[in-house]
Amino acid sequence: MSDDEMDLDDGPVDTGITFSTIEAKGKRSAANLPVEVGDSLPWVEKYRPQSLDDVSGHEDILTTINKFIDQNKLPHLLFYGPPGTGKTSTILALARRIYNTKSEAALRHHVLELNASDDRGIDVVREQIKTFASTKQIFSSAKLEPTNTTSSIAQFKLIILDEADAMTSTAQNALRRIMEKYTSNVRFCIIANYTHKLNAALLSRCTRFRFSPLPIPALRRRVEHVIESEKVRIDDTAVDALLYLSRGDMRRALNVLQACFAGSTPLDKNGVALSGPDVQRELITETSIYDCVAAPHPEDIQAIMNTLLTEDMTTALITVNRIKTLKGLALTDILQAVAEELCRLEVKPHVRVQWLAGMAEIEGRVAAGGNESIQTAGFAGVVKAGAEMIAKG
Ligand SMILES: Nc1ncnc2c1ncn2[C@@H]1O[C@H](COP(=O)(O)OP(=O)(O)OP(=O)(O)O)[C@@H](O)[C@H]1O
Repeated sequence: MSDDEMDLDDGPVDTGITFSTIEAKGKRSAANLPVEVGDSLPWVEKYRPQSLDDVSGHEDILTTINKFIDQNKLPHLLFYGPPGTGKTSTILALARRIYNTKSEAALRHHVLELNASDDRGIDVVREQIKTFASTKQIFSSAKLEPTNTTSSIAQFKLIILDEADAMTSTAQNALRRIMEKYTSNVRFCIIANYTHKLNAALLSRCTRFRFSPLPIPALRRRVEHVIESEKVRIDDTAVDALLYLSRGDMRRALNVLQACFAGSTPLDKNGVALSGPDVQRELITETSIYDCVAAPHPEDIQAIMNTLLTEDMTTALITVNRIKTLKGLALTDILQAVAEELCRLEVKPHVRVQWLAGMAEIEGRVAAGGNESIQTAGFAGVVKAGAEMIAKG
């Protein structure tokens, strides 16, 4: 029997997917928590979007999803894209809209969330899905009251398979069979970072949505909302640096902001952070943001660029190594920042190619464990070679 033919009653198959219900993840929602609990939550959870309107960016995806609901259609969904872009938040907000409830307890009757990265077998998952999918939707006051705004797709149950790209191919094969078996009363939402790790048969059963890294304005909207709600003292250049360094990842933006906020809060004599409206916090500056993410400061990158483009190789190498040691920078961080700066320069295409191809090669060697100081010299050589091409015209 092929994997594809495997039935739900088959014996255990090792897969690497596991079960965690929305109950466990219910901690995510700050909305239903008492204030003091909500206050101790990480901001990424406290400010997790509760409705589709709270989701920043991804306008096209949200329009399509809203249309599905308006037309009472819900295909199996696949949300994929880099971390921290709102895949999980969007499906949870979608579930609240479909089932017309904000209560985690009510949602628990309709939504099962499975996380593939915890290590339990497909046999466990199969059992959980089987039990969950085979119980009928019953509308009661304890669960859902169908209202004018509750669409008929609320009759379907929703199973969210998070981090599905961590599933073995055996598990994925078993899963497509499960999806078919329960299509009459269950819709699946598969969430993954990379689609190339998902098998084609699984992909073809879902409508795919790619969650791209969030653009700066989308990040800004949410980050400014948090700054205002938490009364964070931060200057404008620091906000710009935060958004730039987050590289489209909202989770990263909020985590860095919260870390800087904690760093800006004075401590009492026992080393405990002071709290309350009267606490005078330090202003968060651009420097605090760069320090928090351990990214090279723009002035250091400028100094490295200047020396590489204008001074001789020996001087340039000494300067680069001095800045690296003084600021504790890794070559990979410097490579990324310098590559971005070099791309901003107006140079002939063959110079740009020389720089980018050379630096990509060095980045690969560093990732493969190449010697840091030899690769630093190689990096200096690549940039200087480009500078010489410019000088020759
Ligand atoms: N588009 C967004 N709008 C508003 N908040 C967002 C958005 N994307 C992410 N966030 C914030 O970042 C946190 C993490 O988001 P979420 O778990 O939805 O990301 P994800 O794309 O599923 O990431 P992963 O692939 O790592 O699971 C959320 O709790 C929320 O606070």
